[in-house]
Amino acid sequence: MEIIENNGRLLFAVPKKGRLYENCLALLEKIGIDFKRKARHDIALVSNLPIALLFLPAADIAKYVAEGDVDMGITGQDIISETECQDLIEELLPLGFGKCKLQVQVPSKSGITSAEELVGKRIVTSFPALTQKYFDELESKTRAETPQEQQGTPQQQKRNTKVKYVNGSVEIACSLGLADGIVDLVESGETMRAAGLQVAGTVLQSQAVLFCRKNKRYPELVEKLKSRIEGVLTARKYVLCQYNILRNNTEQAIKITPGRKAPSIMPLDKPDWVAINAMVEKAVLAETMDQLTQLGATDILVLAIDNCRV
Ligand SMILES: Nc1ncnc2c1ncn2[C@@H]1O[C@H](COP(=O)(O)OP(=O)(O)OP(=O)(O)O)[C@@H](O)[C@H]1O
Ligand SMILES: O=P(O)(O)OC[C@H]1O[C@H](OP(=O)(O)OP(=O)(O)O)[C@H](O)[C@@H]1O
Repeated sequence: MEIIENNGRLLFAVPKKGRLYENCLALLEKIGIDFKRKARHDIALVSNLPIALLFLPAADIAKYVAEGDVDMGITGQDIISETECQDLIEELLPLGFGKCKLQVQVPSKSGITSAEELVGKRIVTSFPALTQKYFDELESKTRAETPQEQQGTPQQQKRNTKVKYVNGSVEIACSLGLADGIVDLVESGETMRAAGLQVAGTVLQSQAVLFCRKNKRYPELVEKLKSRIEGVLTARKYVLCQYNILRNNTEQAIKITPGRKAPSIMPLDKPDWVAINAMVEKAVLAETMDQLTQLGATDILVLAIDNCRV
């Protein structure tokens, strides 16, 4: 086996496949990380920074970082919670992709509408720790709400929801008769509906995050990567809006396009007019342009931001 010399390099783990993979590769390219990954190699040395990239299963990345084997990584918040390692890691940035919910699902024909009805029953999941915790809490809650005289003996009170782990294809567990409900990730809901399931409760919401171990080995490099990624995320969220407006309307125009810090205002070669440049959130761009037009702005241009540093 070839041993790769990683000494003095920050170890940065990203998912080797699956839902987060493409987005992670796009992000690495945008932040200017140069590497060549040889076919079937799960480690790649970065040529322009002292970093080694590790391509690992998304589900293992939180554990590697928490245990100090790897310096930083990208994975889902769901995996960090499932690994129960929040005390050992530092979440640096939510990344805006890999958004999904971990939800309790039951057969649509079961007549069950809430997770409480599954307490004491059989649940199949790839998230056993979170599922067990969720049902333990439900069990304590339902017990606390039951009048003392109806609670029965301590033995009767313990209903012990049975949580079973499977690695994938969780959604078929109910139709195979292995489970009364499942706990699985839902984004569009297509997988759930195709399996004849419906939502009965939400365990958590998740998205991909950049995170590092608490005792950082290379704090400056971690900060550099965080700042580069932050710039890329900001560039994706904003556009640059440029327009001309009568000088007398500047104050109102600034209210419409305040920018991130402040807009830049430049004189035009027409004394009554100024040009204004401001970053505008894509989500409110159409509304902002309507308001500028109403105020009498002209030559409103919208420019994409390829990258930036905030
Ligand atoms: N449908 C989805 N939409 C958005 N994000 C998701 C979705 N499914 C999973 N994720 C996120 O991606 C992470 C990795 O899930 P994924 O299913 O890609 O795992 P994998 O087992 O490594 O890949 P594969 O399914 O190819 O075996 C999840 O923990 C979650 O944070
Ligand atoms: O709500 P949806 O948009 O349908 O997405 C949800 C599905 O996506 C994930 O699985 P994935 O397709 O990644 O494959 P897996 O089951 O092999 O993990 C997850 O485990 C769900 O099954």
